[in-house]
Amino acid sequence: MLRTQMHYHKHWLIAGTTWIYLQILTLAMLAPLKPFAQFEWLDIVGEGAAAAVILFWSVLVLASRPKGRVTNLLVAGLLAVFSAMLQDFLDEIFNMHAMPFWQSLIESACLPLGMTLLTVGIFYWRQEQIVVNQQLRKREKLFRHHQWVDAITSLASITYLKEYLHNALQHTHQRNVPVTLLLLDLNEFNQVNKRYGNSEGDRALYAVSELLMLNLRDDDLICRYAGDRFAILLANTREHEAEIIAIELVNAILHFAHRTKGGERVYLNATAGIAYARDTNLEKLIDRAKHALRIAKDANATTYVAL
Ligand SMILES: Nc1nc2c(ncn2[C@@H]2O[C@H](COP(=O)(O)OP(=O)(O)OP(=O)(O)O)[C@@H](O)[C@H]2O)c(=O)[nH]1
Repeated sequence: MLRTQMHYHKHWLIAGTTWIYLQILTLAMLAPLKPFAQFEWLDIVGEGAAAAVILFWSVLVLASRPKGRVTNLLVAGLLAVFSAMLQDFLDEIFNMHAMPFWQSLIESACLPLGMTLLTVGIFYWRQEQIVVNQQLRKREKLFRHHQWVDAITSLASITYLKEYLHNALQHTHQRNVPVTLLLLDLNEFNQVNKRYGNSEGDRALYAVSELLMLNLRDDDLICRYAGDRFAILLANTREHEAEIIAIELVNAILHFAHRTKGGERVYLNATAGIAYARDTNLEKLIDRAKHALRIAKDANATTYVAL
């Protein structure tokens, strides 16, 4: 489990190990060992354990986080705190009086430096978490019913959409809350499969689903309808607003380039069909959205709103 993100952090592993090695080596070369009788065992165990725990935290951070500013700040901070602790620990074993000035500087400067780096890192971590939480909220409803998650895109499947839509339509009817269904279909997606293979096609579908998710509001629900077709349930939205959202989504796909494993850029485009829920009939609503999509495709238009 500790290996999960480790391969992204080889530079940190090399730098950290070298730094620790240099500190111990310098001490071993310059400072004499204390006589065994002067060893304070309680301090040695306490300070050694504290240093080991901090080092373990650094490994945990590296194992669970991707590359980036927050990870760098947290690991640099933890390593600085670890260095101060290590010096404290080595202090118990080696006679430090003979040590050069910079060695004692490590001991006194590393702790405040490490604390500062950790504080800045945790600050940015919090900001990052706010964004992540926003994304998770969009998927939360879905994860509660994980049997309805589509394996390729991690979006809801059509079964979930129907279940959800059924409830949403009852609310529409009872409380007059407008609901609009948007079907968005990628154009000539078969060309992607043909040119780059099916697994690259799968990756492109996943990338598009992430892109759509990012461009939707918290209360909207996106599902993989089938193949290269996505269904989006726009909460509290009437036709006109839905059409603006549809154009934005199509434009987002148009300006997006999926990068293949081979490094090539794949450009995609899409068409949208929109249907506003007039009553509680689920199948009729889906059929009208499909019909609108067909009309838009045939007319080479970006979107079409069902009458
Ligand atoms: N890689 C991948 N491809 C899929 C998946 N599901 C469907 N497809 C492909 O999506 C393509 C959909 O074909 P069509 O419905 O003709 O759509 P299209 O090629 O986008 O053409 P138009 O919609 O008419 O522009 C087919 O080539 C399917 O093989 C999938 O899960 N993974």
